[in-house]
Amino acid sequence: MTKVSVDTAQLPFQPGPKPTADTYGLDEWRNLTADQQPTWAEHPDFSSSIEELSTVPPLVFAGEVDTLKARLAEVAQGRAFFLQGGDCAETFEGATADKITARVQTLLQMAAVLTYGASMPVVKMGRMAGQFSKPRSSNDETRDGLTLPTFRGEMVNGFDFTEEARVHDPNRMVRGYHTSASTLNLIRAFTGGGFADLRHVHSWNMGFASNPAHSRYESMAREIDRAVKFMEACGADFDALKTTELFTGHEALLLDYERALTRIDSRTHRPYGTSGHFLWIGERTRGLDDAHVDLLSRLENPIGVKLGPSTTAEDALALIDKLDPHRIPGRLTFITRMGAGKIRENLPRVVEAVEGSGAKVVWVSDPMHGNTVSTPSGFKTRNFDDVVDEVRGFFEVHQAIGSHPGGLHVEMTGDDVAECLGGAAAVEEAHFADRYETLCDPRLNHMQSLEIAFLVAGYLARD
Ligand SMILES: O=C[C@H](O)[C@H](O)COP(=O)(O)O
Ligand SMILES: C=C(OP(=O)(O)O)C(=O)O
Ligand SMILES: [Mn+2]
Repeated sequence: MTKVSVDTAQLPFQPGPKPTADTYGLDEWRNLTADQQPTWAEHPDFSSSIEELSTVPPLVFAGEVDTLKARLAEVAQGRAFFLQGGDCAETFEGATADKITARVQTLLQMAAVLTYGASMPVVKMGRMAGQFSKPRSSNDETRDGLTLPTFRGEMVNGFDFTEEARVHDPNRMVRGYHTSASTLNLIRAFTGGGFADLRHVHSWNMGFASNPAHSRYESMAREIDRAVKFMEACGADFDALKTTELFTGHEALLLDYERALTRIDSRTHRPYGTSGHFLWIGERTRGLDDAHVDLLSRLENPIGVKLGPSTTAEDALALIDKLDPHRIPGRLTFITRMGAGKIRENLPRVVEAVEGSGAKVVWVSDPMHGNTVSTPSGFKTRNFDDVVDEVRGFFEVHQAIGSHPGGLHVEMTGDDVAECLGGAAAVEEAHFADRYETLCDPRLNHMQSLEIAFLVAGYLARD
């Protein structure tokens, strides 16, 4: 994240002795149910790993988090749009300059399309620099009669199907921290160093010219180019377009990691999670009286909660009471992932209740997680048409109620993988053999990501 412009004179500086973790109850979660946690407390390196993480520099800074809070307040009030995207599960090996560049480029391209379509600012966020742990449906995986612990993300264990790789190893948290730091370093360099210049948006798309969605992108890119030239001719200051803000967020699943990276800010004396700007609670760990909700309720960061198809209006209202008791616009983001077949039926009652309560939450559509299917040969995939249908349903529901369809959350990559079926380039199962790379859920590839950005830009233009 670049261009931090927080006026420190305006911050509620607290004189006097610095509060401690106890002041804020930052360890209360330890007395509560914590689902989906690694079994590594007895590992010989557990204490030293936690100690190290408790003293390393923060990955993100409290002032940046405050900037994000201000941006999400705008989204909550219908004046901006929120784009979140990245891998389902980041990998250590995948944290290369090329792959990070491709993902950031794709996100920025998507954001440019959405900004043009929505005629409003787009708050950009990578599911990056921290998305290394996964909740799973099952604790074990069996192959050819051998049963081993399931893969839970590289911050917990390895993907290889061996006993050794599948051990829950706390040293992996430390490696995850350092991998996040180098990823963030590159993101900061890109977004602050002219790479994000809107005037280059066109050339970023080279190499995909044969894709049907490409021609559609090219024509809008030309329109953006024309708009930029028009503004330039009018004397607009284009230095402002050379840099951009790109925030980071991930599922705050590993409570050991999140707690170790919580810091009390020296300016405000308030606790901030410093592993990422935005932290969310997954569908499987959002129990109201459970550990994840407790720890995140105590942090200053804006918080997300995934809402699956079984979410009731009462669930949503109770989450608001816990996570946004002061009803701060943008403090809470509800990321709905109900599935294309259920969203039109199940979302309205949740949105109506929340809007009626006076809370100003950010509504985001995750059209991925309610639409996962497995092929007969065992690949997890998603049909592009289902993904599009859920986004369309999300817009229909919000448009009918008069609430702001505030954002899109996608599992995507900048690479030309074949993991989700369909789209303009017609990805088929036959392509999986060579181009299926994800270690967890299937991602939209570069072209499918752009395609969805165009579709959403179209919905926003009509909104
Ligand atoms: O990313 C989300 C979850 O980790 C994933 O969907 C769980 O998948 P599973 O059902 O294969 O465990
Ligand atoms: C685990 C995830 O999602 P959900 O909690 O919605 O299932 C995810 O975002 O990868
Ligand atoms: Mn996922």
